[in-house]
Amino acid sequence: MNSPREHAAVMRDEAVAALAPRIDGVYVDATYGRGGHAGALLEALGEGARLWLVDRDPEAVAQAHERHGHDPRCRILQANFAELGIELRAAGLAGRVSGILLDLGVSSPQLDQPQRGFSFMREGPLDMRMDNVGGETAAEWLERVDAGTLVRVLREYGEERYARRIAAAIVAARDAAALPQTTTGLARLITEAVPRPEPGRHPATRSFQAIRIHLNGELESLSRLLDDICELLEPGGRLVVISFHSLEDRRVKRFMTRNSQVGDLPPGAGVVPAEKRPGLRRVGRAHRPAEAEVQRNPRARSATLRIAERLP
Ligand SMILES: C[S@@+](CC[C@H](N)C(=O)[O-])C[C@H]1O[C@@H](n2cnc3c(N)ncnc32)[C@H](O)[C@@H]1O
Repeated sequence: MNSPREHAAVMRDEAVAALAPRIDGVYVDATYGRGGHAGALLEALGEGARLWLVDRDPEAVAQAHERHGHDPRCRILQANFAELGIELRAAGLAGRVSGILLDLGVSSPQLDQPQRGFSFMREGPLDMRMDNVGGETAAEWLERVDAGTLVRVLREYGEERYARRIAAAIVAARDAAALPQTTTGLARLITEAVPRPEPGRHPATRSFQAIRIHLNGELESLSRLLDDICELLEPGGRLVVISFHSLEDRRVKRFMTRNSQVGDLPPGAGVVPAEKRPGLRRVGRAHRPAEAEVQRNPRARSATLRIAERLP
């Protein structure tokens, strides 16, 4: 078992190998977490390399400073990775990045610390913010969201079949001034609203995932970064993404597929114009963790790793 402060990096060696690190390259770990991937990547990089360590969670960033603040190769940044395009352009690195790693979702320390409010298994305030310095908490959002939006969020981001019932139970509790203020309280309310729970899954799993994804704008952030990827990577530069649910993975797969295909051309068209040429090449198929890793770290169970490479 990991202690609450540890995070076992999922598919660590595969992810580092997928980046095909160049000894003097410029790399970005856009989801530093507890630095499992970053540490392994730094071992593969030489003195002339650069590694940006990015996370939106202040605790993760504090740990990056503690561990790598003295390493002249590292630049540490607290930011949403959606802003990476702006940051890297400002640093003169657009088109010069050798590799970007995204290990999506929440970290074990975020899940394990009750006061972060991500886990329905641990009693804590209903927070769920990755960047917990500003922005709206889950409790604040539930106090004001309208029923229609709540149903949509639970359906879209949780693929929750009982979205309507769960939303009705939350709204009724709110109308009675009895909206739970804790993770376990909300989990109980949801459990009571679900008539037939899925076998092997806690009835609140999907709702908690949905609220977290919505509150943190997770899919929007991913889309914004993907929009900038072709501009940021150097020719041969790699994007490596580890995702943990189908909503993320579908987006990543679609992005990689779309950008690796030649745009529509009339039959018999000769040279492919620059704007119709593919920006990326998919490298291999989707990778899944080895059984031994899943045994060691059940969180790895749902991981999918995809790789794409920037074309000239
Ligand atoms: C699965 S953990 C990463 C674990 C890390 N690879 C390791 O080895 O320890 C995901 C991390 O990404 C961060 N994160 C998620 N979405 C983000 C975003 N849009 N911008 C920046 N960081 C984000 C979370 O705060 C969390 O710390």
